[in-house]
Amino acid sequence: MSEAGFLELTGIESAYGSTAVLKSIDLSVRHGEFVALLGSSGCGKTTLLRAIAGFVTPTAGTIRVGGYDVTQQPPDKRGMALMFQSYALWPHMTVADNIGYGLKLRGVSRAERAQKVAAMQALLGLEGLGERKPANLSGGQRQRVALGRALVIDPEILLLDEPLSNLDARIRLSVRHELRALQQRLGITAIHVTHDREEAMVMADRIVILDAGQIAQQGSPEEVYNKPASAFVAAFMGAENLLTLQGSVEGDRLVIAPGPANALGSVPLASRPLVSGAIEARFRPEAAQLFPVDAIPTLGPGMTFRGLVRSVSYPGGVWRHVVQLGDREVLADSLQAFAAGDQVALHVPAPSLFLFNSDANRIR
Ligand SMILES: Nc1ncnc2c1ncn2[C@@H]1O[C@H](COP(=O)(O)OP(=O)(O)OP(=O)(O)O)[C@@H](O)[C@H]1O
Repeated sequence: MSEAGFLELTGIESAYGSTAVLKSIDLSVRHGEFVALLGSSGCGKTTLLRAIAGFVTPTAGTIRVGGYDVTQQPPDKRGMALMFQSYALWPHMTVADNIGYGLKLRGVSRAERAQKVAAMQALLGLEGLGERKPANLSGGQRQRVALGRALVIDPEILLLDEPLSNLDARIRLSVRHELRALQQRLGITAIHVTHDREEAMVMADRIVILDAGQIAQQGSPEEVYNKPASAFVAAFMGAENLLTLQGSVEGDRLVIAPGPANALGSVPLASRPLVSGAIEARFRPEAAQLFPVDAIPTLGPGMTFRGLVRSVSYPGGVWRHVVQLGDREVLADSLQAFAAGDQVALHVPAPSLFLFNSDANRIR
């Protein structure tokens, strides 16, 4: 099997009635890769997962597994297991019977079933719980039973539809790591649908960000976090502070015109595909650095703004400030607490300042 393209989606389109939900999705997933499909509610994540699983038939495009076209194959002929948001365990069946259910449907003998179920219980730390009913398990244990039921049929691809969203916050953190470790140990290919950015970041080899049925960007967690390809991705990945600036490209720099909260400045263009005109600048609260206006140290490349602290709160670890810059308000975190009414300088280092042409003069 070649490394690239174990699961290949080409030109996948899907619609409910006349409403297009997926628009020409191309995606190539390596064998053993963990891919997170990330996006806001209604962007088409679940529809894409269900198309891969075979529960939704695409209106166009092909799905290949190991080079074999499965687009017209029923779900049970695709070598995939799907794990849902609600684990939907059979309440009247024991843990062992729940795990072995898929094997029974496939006509696997009782002896082989018992052996595979025992192996799965051992793998998932469910030894000794085989005779319990789901009602007598913790949320995390139930989730592992559902995972065991999905994995026991030896799928080549594991499809996960928000499987952790019903767990309480603390269990969810440990189950994320358990699930990721298990996926790596088994070398199984996984596609995980989530709207939780941190969950995608800590679990996936690659994040695919969907926006209105299209892939907005795909890359490693570091790439999509540090090099967002569009204002949408930057905002979705947490750079929600927004300023509108006027920029002109001069050589290898973007010169930024004086504005209500900034003097004339410039930042290296680096490889940003910008043209002169209105610029949308985005940054994360934690990227901002705050200083008293009368004590600004020497700063590296970036933009420095002048503003007024409107309010201060303590979410933990850092102080969070609402700072007014011209007619905009932004959030800025600092280890030092400033007070409402303080005049501050707010510096955003160049690598953390995400710049895009505004819609009116966007070049693509
Ligand atoms: N059976 C259906 N009939 C009509 N429209 C549907 C159907 N299922 C989903 N949709 C619509 O298709 C779009 C994509 O839905 P989908 O469930 O794939 O989104 P999602 O990204 O998984 O959202 P969420 O995170 O809320 O689950 C939404 O606008 C949704 O309203």
